[in-house]
Amino acid sequence: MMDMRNRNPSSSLGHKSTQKSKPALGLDVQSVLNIQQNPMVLIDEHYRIIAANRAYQEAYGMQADEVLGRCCHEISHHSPVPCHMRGEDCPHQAVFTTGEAHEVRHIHYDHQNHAEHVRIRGHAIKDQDGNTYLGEEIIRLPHQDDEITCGEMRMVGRSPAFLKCLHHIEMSARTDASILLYGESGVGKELAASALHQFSARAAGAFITVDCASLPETLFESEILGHERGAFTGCLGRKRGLYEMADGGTLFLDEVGELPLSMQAKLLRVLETGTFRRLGGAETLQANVRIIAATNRNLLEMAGQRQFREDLYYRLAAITIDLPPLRERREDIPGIASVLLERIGKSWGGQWSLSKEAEKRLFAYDFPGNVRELRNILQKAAALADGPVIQASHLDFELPQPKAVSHLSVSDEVNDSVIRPTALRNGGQPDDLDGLLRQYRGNRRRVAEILGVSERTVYRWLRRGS
Ligand SMILES: Nc1ncnc2c1ncn2[C@@H]1O[C@H](COP(=O)(O)OP(=O)(O)OP(=O)(O)O)[C@@H](O)[C@H]1O
Repeated sequence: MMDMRNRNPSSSLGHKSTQKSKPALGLDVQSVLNIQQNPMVLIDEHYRIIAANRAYQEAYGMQADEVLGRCCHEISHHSPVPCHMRGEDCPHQAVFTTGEAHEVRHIHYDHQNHAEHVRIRGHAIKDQDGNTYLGEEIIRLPHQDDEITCGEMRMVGRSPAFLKCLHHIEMSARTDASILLYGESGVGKELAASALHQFSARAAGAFITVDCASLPETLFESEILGHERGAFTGCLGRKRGLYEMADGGTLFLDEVGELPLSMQAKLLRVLETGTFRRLGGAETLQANVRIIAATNRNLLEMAGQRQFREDLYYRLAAITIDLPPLRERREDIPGIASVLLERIGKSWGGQWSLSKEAEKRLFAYDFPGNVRELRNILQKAAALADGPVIQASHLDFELPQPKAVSHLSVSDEVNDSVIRPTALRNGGQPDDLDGLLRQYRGNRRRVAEILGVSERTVYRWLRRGS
C-alpha cells in the first residue's frame, strides 16, 4: 500500500497537518486510482502531480517516483509552461477558477514524443480540509479519431484553436439541438457540418445540403418541400423535397444569411412545426430533421437591420460554433497543406511536397480566403512546378493593397489597370475571381458591389469553381 504523504509530503491530500493528512475515510488514494483503466492523475494547484495510477505511468513510460512531484504539463505536453499559457483550453485553469468539471480535447506526447489525441475530463476533488485538487481522467482516442474523416475529406489540424473547435463539434453532435456555424468564407464550415452529422446519432441517416445562396426564390418551396404532379406548369411528376429527404438525418443550410426575408418566413414555418405540405399537395407531412446552418455574416446584426428574422435566428442558433480563420491557427497550415497536396496528387496522378522556403512563405501569409485559398494556391503551384517539389517561387499569393473602390462601377473597372484581370466572361463571371477576392481580402460583398452583381451570384460562381 502506497502512502502519498511519504512520496510528496507538500502536495498530498489533506497535507495541512500530520494529524489531518490522513485521506478521507482512510482510503489509499493509489489503489482507488488504480481501479481506473484510463490514465488518471491527481494534481495540486501548482500543477504538481500528487498521485498517478498505473495506466498513467504506463501511458507516459514512467515509474511512480518519476511522476510524483513533477508538473503535469512537463509530462504530457513536454512543455515547461502550463498549457493555457500556450493558448490551450486548460482543465487545470478551468477547474481551479470555477470549481466546475471541465472537458477538453488535447494532443499529448508520450515518452518517445509521439503525439496522440486525448480527451481529458477534469473534476474538482476536495480533501477533508477543503483543499481543492484536480482529478484528471485521460481518454486516449483511437488513431482514426486523430482526424475527422468525412468521406474523402479529412478535417486536419492540431492548433489549440482547432482542437477547441473540434471539441465543440464533438460535444454538440451528441445533442439534437440546431447548430449555427460561424466562420469566414473557405474556413471549413461545410466540412464541420458534415463532421457534426457523422458524430451524431443520425449518422446513418441522410446529410442533405441546401445552398441558400444559389437557390432561386421561385424554386424555394418546390426544392425544400417538394411538389405533387401538376403542381405548376411543366411539372410532370411528384418530387420529394430536401426537407423530406433529410428525414431521420441532417439538413445543412449553407450560407443561411443569404436567404431573402420571404424565404426566411417559409423556412421558419417548417422548422417550428416540423410539418409541411408539398407544393400542390393537400396532405400535411412530417419529418424528423436536425438543422445545421452556416454563415459568414453577423445574423444578429442583420436582424437589427431587419435583414434577417430574429425568430429564425433563435430557432437556428440553439448552439453556435465559431470556426477560427486559418491566420489564427497558423500551425495548422503545414498539416493541411500536406493533406491538400495528397488530394491534388490523387486526382491529378502525381506527388508534390513543399520546399522549406515554400512552407515558410505559406506560414507567413494571411489567407483571407482560408483553406479554400490555400487549396487554390497549392493547385496552381503544383501545375507550375517542374518537379515533385513546390518552391516558394511557384506560390502565387501576393496580397495586393486594396484600392479605394467605393465609387467604382463595372465600366470604371474596365479602364482600371489593377482590376483589369477581372475582365468579364460570358455570363458575367470575371476571369480572375480568386484574384479579385484576394485583392479585397475575401470580402465577397465588396467584390459583388464592384462587379455590379449580387453577393449570391459571387457565391454561386465560387461554388461552381470549387
Ligand atoms: N481543417 C481542414 N482540413 C482539411 N481540409 C479542409 C479543412 N477545412 C477546410 N478544408 C477544405 O477547404 C475547402 C473549403 O472548405 P468548406 O467548403 O467546408 O468551407 P466553407 O467555410 O463552407 O466555405 P464557404 O463559406 O465559402 O461555403 C474544402 O475543399 C475543404 O475540404
